[in-house]
Amino acid sequence: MRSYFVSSLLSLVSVSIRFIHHFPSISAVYGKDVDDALPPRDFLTILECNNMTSNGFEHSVKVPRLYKIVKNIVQKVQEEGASLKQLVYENKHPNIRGLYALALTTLQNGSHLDHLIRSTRILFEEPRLDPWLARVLITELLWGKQRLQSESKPVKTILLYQTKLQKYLKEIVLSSPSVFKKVDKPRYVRVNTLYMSVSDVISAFAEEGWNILPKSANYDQFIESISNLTEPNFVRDIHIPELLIFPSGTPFHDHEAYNKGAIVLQDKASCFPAFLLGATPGSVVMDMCAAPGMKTTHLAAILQNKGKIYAVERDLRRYETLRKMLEATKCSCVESINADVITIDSSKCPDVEYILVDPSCSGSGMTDRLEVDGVKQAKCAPARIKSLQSFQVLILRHALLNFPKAKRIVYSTCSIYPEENEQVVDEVLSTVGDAYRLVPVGTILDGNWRNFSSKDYACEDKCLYARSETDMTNGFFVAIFERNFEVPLPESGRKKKKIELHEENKGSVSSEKEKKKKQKKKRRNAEESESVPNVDPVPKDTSNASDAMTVDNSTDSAMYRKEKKKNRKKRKRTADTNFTTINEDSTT
Ligand SMILES: C[S@@+](CC[C@H](N)C(=O)[O-])C[C@H]1O[C@@H](n2cnc3c(N)ncnc32)[C@H](O)[C@@H]1O
Repeated sequence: MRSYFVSSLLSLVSVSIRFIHHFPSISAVYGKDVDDALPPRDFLTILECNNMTSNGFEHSVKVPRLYKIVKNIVQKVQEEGASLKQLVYENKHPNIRGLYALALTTLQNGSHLDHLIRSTRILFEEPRLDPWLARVLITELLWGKQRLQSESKPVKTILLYQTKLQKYLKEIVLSSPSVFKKVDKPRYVRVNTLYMSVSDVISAFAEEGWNILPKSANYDQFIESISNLTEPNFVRDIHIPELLIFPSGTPFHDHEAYNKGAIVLQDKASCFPAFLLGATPGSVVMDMCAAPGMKTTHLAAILQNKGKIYAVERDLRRYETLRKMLEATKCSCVESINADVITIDSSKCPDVEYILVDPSCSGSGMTDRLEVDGVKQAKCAPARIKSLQSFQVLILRHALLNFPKAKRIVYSTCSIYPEENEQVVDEVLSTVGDAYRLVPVGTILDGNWRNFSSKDYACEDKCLYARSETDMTNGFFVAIFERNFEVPLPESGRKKKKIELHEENKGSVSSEKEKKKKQKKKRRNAEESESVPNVDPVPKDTSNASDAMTVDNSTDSAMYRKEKKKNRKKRKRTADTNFTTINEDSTT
């Protein structure tokens, strides 16, 4: 009995450690909003008691550079409230991913580190040990690579405490296992069919010892099978043919297929927009909010590089990430454009048939962002949601009204807030009359789906929600608009609409009844909605249209600029959480 208990305990700890080990990579693209994290008070108290400074002392054998850099970053984030992503970027270290992952994990485990440092008394007993470096090294030892290789004094000191640290870590896991509990999503792997066929990739995995399970008969069976997935089994997704599903946390970051761009680590929900857009090889597509490029690259694969994709991204840094991703995944049919899509003169690309609108959103559906260090993140402020909603309405309406040959438009967010989803769809639908209709996503998925938009809205249950609890994905929303060419496109009337949004940010659903319903719903949602950090705030104004596109001073862009100016102060305070890493488990 006792040995059973001990072995269960050890496996619990090892599972937790394994899970945490993968945590940073899962969230690397749109990493958690740790920039606002408060300095751990207990830790600072320890520092004060010891009269310690973080300048450390000269060691004969140097501490590995990566650890030193991470130490400086973590210290700056905690002491000065600096932006983690900015510091990581500025460093220009060749292993930017490793740097980010270690810094993020150190910050995320702040309270556990406090506990470990207190329990082991390491800083009291080793007063010359730099406390910030200690945190980084302990993190690497317990949650990172789980080993430290260096003959430097600080590393050797931490290793002396390894057994104690592991003992106290077990205590943490036992006393609050919930801290380590998260939605146990499986590992989604999208095959880049520009590189290799799905069957070739499946065969390659089989050669590595993986075993593909038989196809499930229906969605319930499928969810059952992916919930219980264990090595060496994997499955092919029931909806997205190029998506493979592996046990949660399966490491792929060092896998050859991943490094050469043959597979992309992309959450299933984030694969829906490109899949549901329904573009075929030869189509002309516009991806209006493209970086880091998860959906653009998926679209290029669906098109098999035949046809054309305009991939528009306003933020220069994110645009550069997009470019790298396009290159790494061999997307040759994409013309990337660094511009504000609202300013794009649609007459320069009149043949666009399919449009993807995946705008900045609160990110409230991102399971990896729901908790940092076991603490629910602060609620996305209502003003922030309002501002996002205005922008989402603006950009979606721009897509619907300005591209005369567009036959299908997909709107998606990684948000679970109706304000960014049903309310946006309703608002835009109400201004396009019968020129567009919503395609019921349930029918496309052949009844094999559970979560849809709320019938309380004009869009009823025609749009898709992905929910982490039931679909084992990130939270996500997708609406499909289909053009009715028998009805002419209405005049955009953008000015009028935007003034409405600007003043009240209300939907323009005409009947009083619907308005009341919406308001009631809004109130309820404000009370109930999950707390989340702000994500994807204001991209920098780096409009720089490519040769193929020109900038026009439309009313929309004027309104947009006004809106931007109005919110500039607020936005300045918002940490830039748009960290992007190529090919990471994204989102959006
Ligand atoms: C949610 S992310 C898109 C994620 C992307 N679709 C993917 O799957 O990798 C939204 C992106 O839209 C960009 N963006 C926001 N406003 C824009 C605008 N007016 N024009 C072009 N891009 C914009 C943001 O900088 C951000 O990179």
